[in-house]
Amino acid sequence: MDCKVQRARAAFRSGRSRPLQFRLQQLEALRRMVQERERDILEAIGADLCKSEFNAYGQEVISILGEIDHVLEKLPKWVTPKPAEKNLLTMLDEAYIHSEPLGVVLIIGAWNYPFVLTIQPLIGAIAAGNAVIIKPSEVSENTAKIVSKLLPQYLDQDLYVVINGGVKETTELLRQRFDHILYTGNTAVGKIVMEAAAKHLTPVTLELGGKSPCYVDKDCDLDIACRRITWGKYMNCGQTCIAPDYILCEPSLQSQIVQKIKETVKEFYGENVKESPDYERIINLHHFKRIINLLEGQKIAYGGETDEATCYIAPTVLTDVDPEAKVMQEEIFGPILPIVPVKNADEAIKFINDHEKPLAFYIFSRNNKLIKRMIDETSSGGVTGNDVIMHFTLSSLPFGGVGSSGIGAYHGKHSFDTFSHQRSCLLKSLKREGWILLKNDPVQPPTCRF
Ligand SMILES: NC(=O)c1ccc[n+]([C@@H]2O[C@H](COP(=O)([O-])OP(=O)(O)OC[C@H]3O[C@@H](n4cnc5c(N)ncnc54)[C@H](O)[C@@H]3O)[C@@H](O)[C@H]2O)c1
Ligand SMILES: CCCCCCCC=O
Repeated sequence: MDCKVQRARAAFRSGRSRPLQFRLQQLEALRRMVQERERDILEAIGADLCKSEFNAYGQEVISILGEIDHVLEKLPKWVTPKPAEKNLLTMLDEAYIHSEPLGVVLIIGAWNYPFVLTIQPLIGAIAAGNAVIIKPSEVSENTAKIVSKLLPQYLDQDLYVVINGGVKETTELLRQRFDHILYTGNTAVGKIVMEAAAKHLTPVTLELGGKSPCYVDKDCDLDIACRRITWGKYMNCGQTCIAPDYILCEPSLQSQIVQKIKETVKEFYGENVKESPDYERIINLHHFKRIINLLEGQKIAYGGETDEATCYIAPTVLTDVDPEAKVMQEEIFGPILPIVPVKNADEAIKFINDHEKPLAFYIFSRNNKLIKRMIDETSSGGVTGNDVIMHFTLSSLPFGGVGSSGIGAYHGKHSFDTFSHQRSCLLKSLKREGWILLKNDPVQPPTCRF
């Protein structure tokens, strides 16, 4: 492991990852890999998460191809040094900001979107000119295997190295010195990563989770709201970091929401959800049991069926949920949707602010002023108004958390910035040295030079 990191560092020091042409060529090769080996990639994701090819393509592959195209188009502009404003003392000089690569960066991926959460940061790290160690999640072992098989066939083998393994290997890896670490996963491990990074003063980007609230205003298009919430909540069987974790709404809306979600589930997955090729499974028995445990003592308004043998949990809605209930104490990361009644938007704002800052916040309302007020009076990693998840898909928006939902952000230019050092460069002119001589008098000693 030590020698793999050293190999990547030696390759970085050779300087070959820096030229723009090299970065573009590696990104083109990565795009070719995704296109030529699409079938293998979709198969691996499908095997890990019981996901249809259609869903794997739509949820993981499209965004990677879009991100690569976006970066290929914009990178020449991003790498161009940016002139900086000057003052009276530097009028004749050249001042600019140069984005330089950090060195060897470590990317630790998570299992729930195992391809996109590993490859999307890699795109940014390559674009910024770094060497990269990639550690996919061992939980999604098929995707980990295919990533470690394919990347060396398409990319520079010394600069971009995949290391597979579990806690033991990651712990060992974290003893090494990196120039940046981007970790995606749960908050507890995020703290371990940050502690290990601190020993080397390594900067971190932590893409963590949390309970993302969804406020449904009484003045909203309830049909659209419930359709979109159903899509975002039950996609990937609820195992999405920015899935709406719970709904806040006025008590009287609850029964309508349950009814409309029920109808939409039927529309999306058919009469028998368990038989639908579009409905995934919980990743393993550990998570299955953890989620089932959250249902204890709850009023199940819809769903609730489970099958331990296949880790199946039906799309489920809970009503009149007590904020103190177990299901409200941790991120659900499964297909259970609690509705917590609140009197109005102000109570919803207070509820959100009384809890840890979430990764995402969703507001459904016809009243844009209310949406903007709720954005102003709360905090979260990102927000989508009148939809869920969609802010993730825009390369122009930084994707990341705040407070306990994360540190830093990536996607598009934000990835490039995350994996770059903004170097201040001032190139002084050799002219006008006479200014010093003017000051060479008894009152102002010559050492006083600007
Ligand atoms: N913000 C985001 O972009 C994002 C995306 C996906 C998931 N998440 C969050 O991640 C969580 C689910 O992921 P997970 O944590 O179950 O994923 P996971 O189990 O795949 O762990 C993530 C990574 O951490 C490593 N790891 C695990 N234990 C470790 C340890 N003790 N020391 C060092 N490394 C260790 C794993 O090898 C893996 O590569 C949820 O909270 C979810 O919200 C966040
Ligand atoms: C188009 C859906 C992509 C969702 C990716 C979410 C990443 C976090 O779990």
